[in-house]
Amino acid sequence: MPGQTSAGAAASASLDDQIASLNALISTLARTRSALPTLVRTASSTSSPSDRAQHYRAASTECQAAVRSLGEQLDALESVFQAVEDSERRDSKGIVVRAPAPNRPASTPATDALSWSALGKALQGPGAGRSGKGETVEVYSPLFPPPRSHAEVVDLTRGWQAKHPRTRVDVAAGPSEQLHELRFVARGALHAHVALRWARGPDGDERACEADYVTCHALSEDKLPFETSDFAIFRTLSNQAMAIIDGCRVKDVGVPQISLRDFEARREEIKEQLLIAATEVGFFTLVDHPIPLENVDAAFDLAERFFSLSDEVKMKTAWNGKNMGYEKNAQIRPSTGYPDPKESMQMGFQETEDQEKAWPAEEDCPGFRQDALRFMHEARNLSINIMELFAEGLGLPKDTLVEGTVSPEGTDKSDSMTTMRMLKYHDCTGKDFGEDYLRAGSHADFDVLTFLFQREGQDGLEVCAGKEITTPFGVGDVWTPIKVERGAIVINVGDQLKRWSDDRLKSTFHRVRCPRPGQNQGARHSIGLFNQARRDAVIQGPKKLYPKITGGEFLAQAMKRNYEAAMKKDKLETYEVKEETLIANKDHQVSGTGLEKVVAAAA
Ligand SMILES: O=C(O)CCC(=O)C(=O)O
Ligand SMILES: [Fe+2]
Repeated sequence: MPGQTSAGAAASASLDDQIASLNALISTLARTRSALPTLVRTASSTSSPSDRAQHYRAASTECQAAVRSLGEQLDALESVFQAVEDSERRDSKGIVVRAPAPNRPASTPATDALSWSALGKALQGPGAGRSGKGETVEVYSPLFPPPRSHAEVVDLTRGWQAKHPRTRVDVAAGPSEQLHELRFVARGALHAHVALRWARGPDGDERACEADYVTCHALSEDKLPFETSDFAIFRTLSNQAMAIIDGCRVKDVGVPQISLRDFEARREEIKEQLLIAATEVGFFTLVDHPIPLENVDAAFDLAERFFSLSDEVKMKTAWNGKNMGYEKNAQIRPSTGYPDPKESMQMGFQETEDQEKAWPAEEDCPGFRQDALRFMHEARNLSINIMELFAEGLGLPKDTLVEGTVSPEGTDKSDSMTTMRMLKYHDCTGKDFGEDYLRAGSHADFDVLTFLFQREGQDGLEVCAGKEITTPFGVGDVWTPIKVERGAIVINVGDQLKRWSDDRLKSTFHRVRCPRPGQNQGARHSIGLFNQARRDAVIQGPKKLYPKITGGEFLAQAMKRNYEAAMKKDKLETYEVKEETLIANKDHQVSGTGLEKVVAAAA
């Protein structure tokens, strides 16, 4: 690439001097302006002729000096213009290229790897979704309602054409009824191609809209070296292309998938991926983890075995107000005001009287306690690895989150608040729930890190990812479904880790939707490990953004907030809780993830 001219370089170097001389010029002009009226006043004054002559001489000397220096400085200005002119050059295409401003950090020299298409890819930002072909792509939700008719397509393209006059919009017919595609070509010496695709789901809902590609290429791409002007135009076009994409997406980056393959060797890489996922989305899935599939299947079998017991037997270990035990149709989310249609069994790591009473009797569910504990420890061991990476990534001592959540062996672990929860959402077959009925109302978890196991074919989990929640409980926001993938564990950051990270990591709202017509109406099973801060662990981020708070205090505050939100109707501006629901639920307490009905006398 041709270099900058030497005159241009000299001009850049002396730019400060030139600015100084311009400033001097301005002050001379000001002095001259004030000297002239003095001169005129002197000439017309009524004092004696000799005084008048003396004043006149003094004023005129000053005025002439000012005018002379004005002339010199105007001459000097010529060199400023010359320098500006020298700082430009024309490349072989006759296009004027400006020299870089002084003091600007040197740009990275172009290498072979920096091809147009590589630049195009770089412009797409960190890829976060996966295409059908397994490639990483960014996934967007359309901000505009995807057009449903030809007339709507015409309106949409006209609108964009008006907003981006240099952009040609080609509408390509989708490969199928469901898949639609818009292609843009930003015209210039280079072309920037952008293709947006979106699909409509089988039940008519609009699915992810993805920017398929953003590429910019010259008309003669094979001719190297590229001219500086090519890069300038490239940048303009790419910005324009990105503006189009930004204009039609909600910042929904999808839910990243992170592989734990070769964990030790890839520790640093995985740490970085975790940090990015937790910072941008708050949700991610883990694959290639050490928990064998058959162990997950066995845990689900165990849960099914437990849930198939009679209610009478299950209620022997009813929920005890401390996140242990069984409950059914009892947890009320403030966002919905009705109990989640589900049953659940919660199990803690404590070796206390409370937990002892919350384990089903051996004769009622043989092997349950032993098998559940094995799986709980297996899941927690994995969570320990992940929590260590998060602590390191956040600049906290490596053990901070692990020591903050795991009670020491050899104690009764009575300060442990971590819980594993087996969930079973009721079978919906033959029941007509309204369009927006939820199996789990929208909420953010209170804990540090949640590990959620799901079963294939039992979808429904949705996250409000990549977008700030705009209402206190995320009602009315845009939701991204997380399709269950066999072997993938869904992990999300909870409010405690958000605080421990000084708000660097996101605690993202999520919910479980009821199946829509045509979807699996059967029960949905899930198992979550909710890593919570120990009762006496002190939560504080490296920057001390918030005052210290213990795990116990944190939970009490969160419960109070949830309870008040659900119980005081006047605070519920964004969602409705019917009066009769409030009355019917006045005997409910708040649990780790919402409200629970007080079903047992246990405190
Ligand atoms: O069951 C699920 O998929 C999600 C459960 C959940 O978010 C919770 O219990 O906090
Ligand atoms: Fe949750």
